[in-house]
Amino acid sequence: MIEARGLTKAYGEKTAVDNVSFTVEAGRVTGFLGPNGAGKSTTMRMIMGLDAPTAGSVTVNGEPLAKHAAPLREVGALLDAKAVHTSRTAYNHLLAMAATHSIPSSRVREVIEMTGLGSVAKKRVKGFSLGMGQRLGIAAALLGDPQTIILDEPVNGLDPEGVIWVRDLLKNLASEGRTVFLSSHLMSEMALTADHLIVIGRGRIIADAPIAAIIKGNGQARTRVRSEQPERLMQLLTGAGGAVEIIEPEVLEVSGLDTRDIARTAAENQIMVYEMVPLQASLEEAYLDLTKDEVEYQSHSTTGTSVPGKTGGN
Ligand SMILES: Nc1ncnc2c1ncn2[C@@H]1O[C@H](COP(=O)(O)OP(=O)(O)OP(=O)(O)O)[C@@H](O)[C@H]1O
Repeated sequence: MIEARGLTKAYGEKTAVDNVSFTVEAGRVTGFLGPNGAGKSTTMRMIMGLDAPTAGSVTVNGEPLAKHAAPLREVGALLDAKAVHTSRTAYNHLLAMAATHSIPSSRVREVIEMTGLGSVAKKRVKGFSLGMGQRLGIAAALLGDPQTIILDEPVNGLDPEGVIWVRDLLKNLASEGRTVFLSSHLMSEMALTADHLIVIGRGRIIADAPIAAIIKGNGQARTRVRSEQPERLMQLLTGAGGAVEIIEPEVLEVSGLDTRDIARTAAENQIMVYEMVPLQASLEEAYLDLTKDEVEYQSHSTTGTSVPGKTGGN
């Protein structure tokens, strides 16, 4: 379990992490989301004892990480896969790390097999691709068989098979009762991997809830409606307070009205509807909704519609 209480980090004038408190529970995958510059990496570095808090504290299983006798056995972290520039082979790199914690070489071979690095274990890390470097970083994180795993952008650079492997690995680690905390900007992947989310914006926590609750509470639910009279139905539903878009011939997407309202409006006006499908907002939509005021580095769309599903008069 990771517990942050009043955790704060200032760099001169800039408060990168501003009085945040949260708990990352064991037994589930917790995702850590936020726009660029929100304070994710700074928070993770403070958890790992790589940066000292300006105020507040963060503990791992009840103690600051530095107080644990064998930190590698307590927490495994992948914070910056690119940080490994070594002329050692992958095997020797892991072996050197293992030696600092009296971890046997059999465990080194085990994590090499687990991470699919068997065929390149005797190659120099310097020549590794981004994906191989990422796998090596994950192997290093798992070396001490830690109770807590912290990964910053673990699927960055991995091919689709690698992405699925990381997803399954993290879910398995959580199901064994471990604490898994990961950041990623890939919303679709986060939606498939995490059980719980902590969202940070401009150094402050803006959401801390199960992923389903975050999707339900943010982003707009819509209904896809098929009808033979789409224009007429659009007019009526707009009049009833809905936001309506015709997305293909005979297909409308409606937000702001529930399926009962839509059915009633159609029936009262004798318009045949032959399909109604409630569509849940995606995590990406929910996330964009949640963080729309928190983005430090705002980009501007040149097409006029930047957020999928946000058109139609919301
Ligand atoms: N060593 C440092 N010195 C000064 N400012 C820093 C330092 N490290 C981070 N910052 C600033 O603190 C803020 C938070 O940065 P951080 O890297 O934690 O964000 P992040 O959420 O991890 O962003 P990203 O998604 O882009 O990786 C940013 O404004 C960043 O510029």
